[in-house]
Amino acid sequence: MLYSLLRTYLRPYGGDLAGVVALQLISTLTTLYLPSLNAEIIDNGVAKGDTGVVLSTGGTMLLITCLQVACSIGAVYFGARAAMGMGRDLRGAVVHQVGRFSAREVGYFGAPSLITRSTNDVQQIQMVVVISCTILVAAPIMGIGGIVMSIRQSQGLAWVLAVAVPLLGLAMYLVISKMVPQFRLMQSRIDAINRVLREQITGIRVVRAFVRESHEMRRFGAANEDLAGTALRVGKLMALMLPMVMLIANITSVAVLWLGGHLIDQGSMQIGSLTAVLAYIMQILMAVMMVTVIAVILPRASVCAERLTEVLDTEPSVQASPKPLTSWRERGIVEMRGATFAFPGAEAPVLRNVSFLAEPGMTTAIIGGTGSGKSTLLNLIPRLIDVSGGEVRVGAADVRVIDPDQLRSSIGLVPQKPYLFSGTVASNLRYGRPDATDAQLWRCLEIAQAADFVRAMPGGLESPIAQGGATVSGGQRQRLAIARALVREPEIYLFDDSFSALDLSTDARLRAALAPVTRDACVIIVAQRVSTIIEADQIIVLEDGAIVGIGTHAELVDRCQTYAEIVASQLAAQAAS
Ligand SMILES: Nc1ncnc2c1ncn2[C@@H]1O[C@H](COP(=O)(O)OP(=O)(O)OP(=O)(O)O)[C@@H](O)[C@H]1O
Repeated sequence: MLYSLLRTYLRPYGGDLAGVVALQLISTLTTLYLPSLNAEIIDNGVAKGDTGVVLSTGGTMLLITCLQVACSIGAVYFGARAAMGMGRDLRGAVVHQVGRFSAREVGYFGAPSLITRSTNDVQQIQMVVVISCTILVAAPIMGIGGIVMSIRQSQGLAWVLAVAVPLLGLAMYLVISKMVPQFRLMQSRIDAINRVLREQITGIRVVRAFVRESHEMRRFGAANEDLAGTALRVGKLMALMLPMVMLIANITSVAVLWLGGHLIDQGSMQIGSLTAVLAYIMQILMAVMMVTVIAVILPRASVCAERLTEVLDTEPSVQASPKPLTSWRERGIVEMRGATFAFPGAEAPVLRNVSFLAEPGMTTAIIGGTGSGKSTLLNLIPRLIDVSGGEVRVGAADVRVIDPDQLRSSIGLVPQKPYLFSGTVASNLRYGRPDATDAQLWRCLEIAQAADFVRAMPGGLESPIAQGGATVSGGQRQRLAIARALVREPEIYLFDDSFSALDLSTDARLRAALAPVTRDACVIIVAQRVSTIIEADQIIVLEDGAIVGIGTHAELVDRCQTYAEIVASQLAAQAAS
C-alpha cells in the first residue's frame, strides 16, 4: 500500500527524484574515491617524501570534497522539495475526500482519527521520502562500491569483509525484528493517548462537575505509562544498535590491522592501501546502518499508508448524480414518499415509510420523543444522508438528481448543535452569503432576537467569535445560527430544535418576527415544546421513526394519542411549575 501510494503521489515529482538520484550518485562515488586518493598520498607522497604528489593529490581531494558537498546539498534540496510537495498533495487529497464524505462516513472514521490521518500520518510518509532520498541511492552504492574498492586495494583482506558484513546484517536483523512489533504497538499507544486526552479536554466541564479529576488522571496516567513503556523498549533496542555496530566495526578494524600488518611485513601490501581498506570498511558498515534506518521507519509508514488509503478508497455514500440538475421547478416544495433510513449495521431502520408534503408559505412542525428520528428526517432534505428506501423530493425533482451545491443553497439549515467558526459575528453571518450588507445582517439579527446582545458586544458586528462559538452562550449561539440562515434568504428553512435554548417569551417574539420573512418559504421546524409549534399549518408526530399523526394542533389533540400525551405532559409540567 505504501508503494502504490508513493507511486501515485510522487509521479509529478519525477524530475526532482531524478535530480536526487544523479546528485546522490556523484556524491557517493566521490566519497568512495577519497580513501584511494588518501592511499596514494601515503604510499607515493609521504612514504617517498614527494611533496609534489602530496600537494597535487591533496588539491584533487579538496576539489572532490567541494563537489561532494555541493551534490549533497543539491540532493537534500530536491529530495525535500519532492517530499514536501508529495505531502502537500496527499494531505490535499485526503482533506478533499473528507469534504465529500457524508455524516455516515465521518461517523465511521470519527473526526479525531480523520484529523490525525490528514496530519500526522501524512507526515510519517513524508519522512520516509526524505530519508529514502538520501539513503536508498547512497547505501547500495556505498556498500557494494566499498566492497569492490577494498578488494581492489587488497584481495588478501577480502575474507574479513566476507565475515563482517553478514555478521552485521544478522545482528541488525535480530534487533529490528524485535523493534517492528514495538513500533506498531507505539502507533496504537499514541492513538490511545490522543483519544483519552481529546475526551478529557472536550469533556472538562463534565469531569469537574462530577468530580472525576482523579479518575481521569489515573486513566491518562495508565495510557501515558503504556506509551512511555513501549517507547522505552524501543529506545533500549535502538541504544543497542550503535554499540553493536561499533563493536563489530572495531573487531573488523583490529582484524584488518592485524592481517594487514602481516601482509605489509611480507611486502605484499602497502601501508596506504591498509588505511584505504580501513576507511572502506567504515563506509560499508555505514551503508548497512543506513539500510537499517529505513527498515526501522518503514513499518510505521506502512501502517500510516494503510490508514490513508482506507480514507482515499472510501466512496462517499452521498454522491452527486453524473448529470446533476442545476435548475428545477417549485424549489420551495419538500416532499417525502415512503422515505426509509437505516444507519449502516443497525438492525432496525431509524425512519420507516415517512410520507408528507410541505409547501411554500406553510409551516410544518415535527414533534416526537427523544430518538424518534426527527433530526435524521431533517438531514435527508439537504442530502447530508441519503434514504435507504423511498424518495425525498424538493420541488419537481428527487434530491439525488439535483446538483448538491444548488440543492443546499436553496436551504437554510439551523442544526440542533449550531456551530460558529472562529472569526467575527459578521464573518459568521456572511458564511452562506459573503456579499450581504451590514444593514441586511442587522435586519436578520433583529428577527433572530440577537441584535440587542450583538449591539452590547464591544465590537458590534466585528466582535470576535471563538472557535465553535465558545465565547457566546448556548441561546446566543442558537440565535446567531438562526440569523445566519436568514441572511441566505433560502426557499426552504429547516430549524432543528432551534428554539429549545430560548425562554418562552423570546421564542414567541422570534416566531412572530420570523413569520413575515418566511411568508413565501417552506418552513420545517423540529421542536420539543408544543407552544413553539401550536400555530403550525401541519404537525407531524413521529414515534420510533414512523409517522403516527399528521394535522393541525386541534386535529391532533383529538385524533392522535401520542400527540395528546405530549400536550398533556407539557401542560402538567407547566401547571406544576
Ligand atoms: N450515527 C449514528 N449511528 C447509529 N445510530 C444513530 C446515529 N445517529 C443517530 N442514531 C440513532 O438514530 C435514532 C434517531 O436519532 P435522531 O437524532 O434523528 O433523533 P431525534 O428524534 O432528533 O432525537 P432528539 O430529540 O434527542 O434530538 C436514535 O435512536 C439514535 O440512537
